[in-house]
Amino acid sequence: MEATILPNPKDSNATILLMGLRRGGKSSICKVVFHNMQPLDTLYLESTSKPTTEQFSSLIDLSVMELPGQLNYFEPNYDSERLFSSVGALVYVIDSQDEYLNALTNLSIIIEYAYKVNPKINIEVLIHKIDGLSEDYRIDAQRDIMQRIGDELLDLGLEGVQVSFYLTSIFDHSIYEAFSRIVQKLINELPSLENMLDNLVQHSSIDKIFIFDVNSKIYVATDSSPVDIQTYEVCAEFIDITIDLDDLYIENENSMNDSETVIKKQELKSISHLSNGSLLYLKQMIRGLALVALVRHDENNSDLSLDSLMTIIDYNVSNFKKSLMKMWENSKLVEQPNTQNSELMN
Ligand SMILES: Nc1nc2c(ncn2[C@@H]2O[C@H](COP(=O)(O)OP(=O)(O)OP(=O)(O)O)[C@@H](O)[C@H]2O)c(=O)[nH]1
Repeated sequence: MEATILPNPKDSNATILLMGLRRGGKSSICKVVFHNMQPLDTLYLESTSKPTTEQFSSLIDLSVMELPGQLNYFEPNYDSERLFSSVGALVYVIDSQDEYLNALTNLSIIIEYAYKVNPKINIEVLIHKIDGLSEDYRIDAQRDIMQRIGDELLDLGLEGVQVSFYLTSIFDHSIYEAFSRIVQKLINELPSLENMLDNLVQHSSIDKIFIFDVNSKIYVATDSSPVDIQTYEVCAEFIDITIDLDDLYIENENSMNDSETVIKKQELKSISHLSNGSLLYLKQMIRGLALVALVRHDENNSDLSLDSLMTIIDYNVSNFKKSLMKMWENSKLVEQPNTQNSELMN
């Protein structure tokens, strides 16, 4: 019998385990969030048979490990103890369009085990595929699931365990919102980062600001004002538009200079004027991150001209970027004392 086939997560809290019964939607979530797959194309995904891992970077290197629903992790040949003891979050996907009682029993068994080997683990439950449910039914399903999990944990003597619930679907931005909040809990520097963003908002006429992982559109931090999903959508889409335009520019430049195929990699920056007078502002940060802000500017009611406002924002944002670099260097020193010289910033 094979001793262990589970991947070995790095010994840090930066791994997120994605679990749930078969056909719950785990692979679809990974494909849509990390590989830009169109949600409808997930209809044809085959059932996953082996654990798979997605890597992405924020202030720390994070990975999401999907464990197929068809495996039983409590068989003796899986080294589940090592696996659970070294992850930061357990994300359990429940198919809300299906009969979910079996999933709840499975989840309680997993929580009991995970909590025993790793009491610091964050337990996150996605009540998934809510696009097929009416507004009323969503609330009822959420209440029912929360109640039943609460009862099961009480029976197991685990009433103190914190479980967070999110209503999600791959057909809208709810899955990005949920992953953003899950990832943020794993970033130790989050309070300082939020403070810095609040400062930036206050001093730059900014309404809302996000630090995005450009590839997945997960936001690893935002200022402390509430997140409005429409603002999130506009800011996330602005990243794609900016990158598309940037690629177009590089392609044109290449076709003009066929002999010189060296591409000057400049820091990405983009500004767009919206019809309501606001502005979208994007600037590349470090490690695949970008800052996107919604800036309010009313030429008639402001003492500042647009040019002066842009100068202030540019100055404040570049100071923010310097602090972000310092923060990342410090966090690297704490996390990986032996490798600080071998890593390169991109
Ligand atoms: N309506 C709806 N369908 C979804 C959603 N997410 C996933 N699905 C569908 O659910 C089905 C199963 O999805 P998978 O991603 O293969 O499920 P899985 O959990 O990875 O399954 P295993 O690999 O067997 O463990 C697919 O047909 C998806 O299109 C969602 O948010 N809404």
